Amino acid sequence: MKTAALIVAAGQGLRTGGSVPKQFAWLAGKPMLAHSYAALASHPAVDAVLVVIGPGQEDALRLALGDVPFAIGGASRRESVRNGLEKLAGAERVLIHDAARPFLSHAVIDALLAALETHQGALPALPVADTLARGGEALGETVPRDGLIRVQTPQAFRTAALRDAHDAWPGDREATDDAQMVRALGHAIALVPGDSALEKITHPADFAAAEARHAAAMRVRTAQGYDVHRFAEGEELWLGGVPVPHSKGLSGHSDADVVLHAITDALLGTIAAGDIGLHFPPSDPQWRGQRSARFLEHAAGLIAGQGGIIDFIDVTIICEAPRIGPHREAIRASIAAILCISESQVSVKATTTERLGFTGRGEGMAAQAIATVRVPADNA
Ligand SMILES: Nc1ccn([C@@H]2O[C@H](COP(=O)(O)OP(=O)(O)OP(=O)(O)O)[C@@H](O)[C@H]2O)c(=O)n1
Ligand SMILES: C[C@](O)(CO)[C@H](O)COP(=O)(O)O
Repeated sequence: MKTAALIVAAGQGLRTGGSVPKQFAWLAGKPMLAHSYAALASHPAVDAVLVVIGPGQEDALRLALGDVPFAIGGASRRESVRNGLEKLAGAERVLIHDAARPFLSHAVIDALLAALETHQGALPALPVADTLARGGEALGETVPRDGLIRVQTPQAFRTAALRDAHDAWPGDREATDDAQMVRALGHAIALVPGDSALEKITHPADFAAAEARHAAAMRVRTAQGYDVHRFAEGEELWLGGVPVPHSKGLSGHSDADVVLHAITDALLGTIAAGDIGLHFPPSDPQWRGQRSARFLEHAAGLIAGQGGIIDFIDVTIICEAPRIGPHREAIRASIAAILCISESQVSVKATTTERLGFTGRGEGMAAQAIATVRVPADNA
């Protein structure tokens, strides 16, 4: 069943303040929006992710995520969801998520999609721990909290039910989320366990608190990867996802992109997930001629799925020829785009071996990579 995700990021972040709307402000190593985008885009059941931004936010989106599909939102969250839905085609299930809730795990997405087997809608909810009361200048009446919950996103729906709910909702009334609109049509909405990591960034202090909570909950992991491929006549040369003109290419089961293979192994190493051969066995014909970007996306997806963050990639390409300098920036940009990180988080270096050894004799190329990531302490 086709599943789409829609991230609403068209707000102005007025309550948070700041020089840019909060979804584009940096949090835990990257623009806030990039966290939930990575978690959704890497989930194996999510086929497409659409970001809804405000008018004039196109450049900010490109800086945060590169060229990704987007829609232009409206004056309220409800209108932004509606505009996004108009651009979604062919998905039977849809996840609606606030960009303002950056730390989304695959476990929450799994629970929501499972609940859609029996319900038209599902959402993550947390119990209320504080006493609730009406406020003002002085304490007002205390409100019974029994049976109250705190509603989070993503909220998952059968797309047809959500479209019906938006069509039926009166245009002169606001709804603070989508589930109440689907419920208003008479559908029961399933509740799955919420996650304290999903707290919404709303007020100025939430930024520092989220940064501190996140830092305290994360551990730095560093791992290295190394790969070698043989030169062969008649092959294309792919380095870092970029075709590089050369008299020979590298041979291998896939496209033999030695750079992406080394980075893939380094990333898998950071979560002790084995190596590239374990995930994509050379004996399996389905990987023949495969683009190596697919392998790297898979490794990055495993890290994002654990709630991890890629901080930095440093790769060294070892060969006598071709010269890497003219292609360095294209390779950096390509690696950054595949990993949904910024180019400033990718370093590409090259060296020869002074004509010594197999690289010196031009028989093949090697690459070594070091990846630095942060993973939640409970996974570390
Ligand atoms: N017209 C709007 C308003 C909100 N949102 C999105 O809805 C989510 C939840 O909204 P909120 O936290 O209220 O964000 P803002 O509207 O930006 O905040 P504020 O009310 O402080 O301006 C955010 O990801 C926000 O970008 C949206 O897409 N379109
Ligand atoms: C959708 C939501 O995040 C669920 O809790 C919340 O209602 C958004 O409210 P906001 O006023 O737009 O921040």
